[in-house]
Amino acid sequence: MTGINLGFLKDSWRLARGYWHSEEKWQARGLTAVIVTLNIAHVYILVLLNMWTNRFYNALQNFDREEYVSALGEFCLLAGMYIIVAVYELYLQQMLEIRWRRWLTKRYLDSWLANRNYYRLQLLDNNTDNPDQRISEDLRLFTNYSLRLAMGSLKALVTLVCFITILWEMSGILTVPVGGTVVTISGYMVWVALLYAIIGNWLTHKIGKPLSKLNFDQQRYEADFRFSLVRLRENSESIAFYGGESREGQSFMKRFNTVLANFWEIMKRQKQVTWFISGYGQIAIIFPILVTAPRYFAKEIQLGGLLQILAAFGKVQDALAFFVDNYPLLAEWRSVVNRLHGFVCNMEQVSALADTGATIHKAAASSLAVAGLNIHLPDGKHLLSELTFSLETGDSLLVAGPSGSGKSTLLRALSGLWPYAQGDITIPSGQTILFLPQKSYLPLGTLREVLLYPGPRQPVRDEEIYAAMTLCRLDWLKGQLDNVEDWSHVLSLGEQQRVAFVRALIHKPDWLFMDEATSALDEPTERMLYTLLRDQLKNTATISVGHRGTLTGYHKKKLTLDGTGCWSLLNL
Ligand SMILES: Nc1ncnc2c1ncn2[C@@H]1O[C@H](COP(=O)(O)OP(=O)(O)OP(=O)(O)O)[C@@H](O)[C@H]1O
Repeated sequence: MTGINLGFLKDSWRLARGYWHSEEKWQARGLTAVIVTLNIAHVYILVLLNMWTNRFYNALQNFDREEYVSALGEFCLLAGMYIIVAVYELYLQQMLEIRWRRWLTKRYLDSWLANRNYYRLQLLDNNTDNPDQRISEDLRLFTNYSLRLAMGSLKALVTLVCFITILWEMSGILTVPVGGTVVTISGYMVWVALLYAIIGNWLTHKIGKPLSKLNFDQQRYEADFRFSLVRLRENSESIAFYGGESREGQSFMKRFNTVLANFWEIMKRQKQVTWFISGYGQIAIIFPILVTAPRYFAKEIQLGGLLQILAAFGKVQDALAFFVDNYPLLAEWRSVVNRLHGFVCNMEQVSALADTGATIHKAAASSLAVAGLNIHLPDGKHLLSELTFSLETGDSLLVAGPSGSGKSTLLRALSGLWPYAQGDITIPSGQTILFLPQKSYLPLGTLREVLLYPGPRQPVRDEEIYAAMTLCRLDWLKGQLDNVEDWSHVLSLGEQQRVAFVRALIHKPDWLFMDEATSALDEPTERMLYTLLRDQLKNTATISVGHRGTLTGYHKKKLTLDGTGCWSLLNL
């Protein structure tokens, strides 16, 4: 965990600056300028109110009714201005925050989805835990904390400059006898305030430092706990069949105990910080009175002057204590920046992986050709060496081999998903590929959206969908095209596999990759579906992965892998 050093500030700046240089830069800059102006106006009104304090209390002390009434009028004016500025300062800051967050979220989502980075991210052995949390939670916190801290420190700085000037002018000169001589200190209240704040800030930093790492860990532990709960929901049926409740319960509690243990540490550390901050705040109330009172009793200043000095001391303290007061926020902000920076670096790393893997050429050819394809695992172990074959339109290839021999990984490499591969794959340009996995992905939404996933290139008529459903023996679902359900829980595994075949019939891809796409079906249904593919999709070339011997009968070629890199290709 790095501290707030130059490197860290660079990282934060890198995360933040994009929006102010984006296509929305003029809106962003304009809004920022207005907020900064309101910020300064806010401080200016506080300065006027501070001067008003002097005038008002002197009028009271001098029993000057006319001055008193006039000061009241001035107060109404200042208070009115203060309210308007305070309302719009917050409103516009929130407007900037939400716009900035929208821009960042869109950008992060785009780069997460680009080049299938979301998939490659999980292949990397790294610390990108829960990208979903980075995008939903951390971006929200980042925009909120950054604006609060930036505008807060600007306000603190302007306040400091204004009120130090007032304090300097009002402090007078302190004479201290040292030995035989007398030392005079101008603006002594300023020095007192500075000394007080520097000691306070330094001590708070020392006490609160571990909070940053603790907060960082807390977010991660919370997300891990949440993720384990989501997994139960997603796999509820399997877990229920296994009767795995007690095992799941233990796993939940283990994760939750980590959340608790870390939270205890945060509480303990926060307690120490609060001890200090509260004591520091209380002393700050009485301390300036003690230091200024001698001048009041010596009649060097009036009641109004005394109160003005106290108020100015308070403001200088507030400004200098900005760091102290916002230490927890600063610590959390630092954790958020570190997490987001880690995420961005990992995204860059996986984006670089997008250029690795086998080279896929789109060429004006009629066949899919694989030449010298080598596939290995992230740890370097070879799965497949120098694979070479080609498939013509309407061809069908069965990929067989023992479990773990790399059949699915071959399909990943052919689809450009697997970065640990070398060789050349030529795909006829302008042709489409559809992938049918063993467990179909069924998005949330209507059955129509499920059947057409990931979305047709052209509108599809209902009759066409009905015809495909009939062919795949899903007639009973015809009346439910517009029903919204969690279809992955409603449909059986075999039905989900038939849904995937409906998609294939509707999309009519040029190339169809199937990874044990009929494993949950009985053999007659499997035969029916392969016959359908042959009859309905005459121009589609298929590559199927499967273990069943019956599959051999539906293919023209068979590629067998042995998992050590060797392979053989047979014409059936
Ligand atoms: N993301 C990954 N990281 C590391 N190893 C992986 C990864 N994905 C797959 N493997 C390994 O690659 C090897 C081949 O896996 P693959 O899924 O291609 O086998 P398969 O032949 O399709 O197996 P099965 O018939 O059981 O489905 C396996 O040993 C597997 O553990």
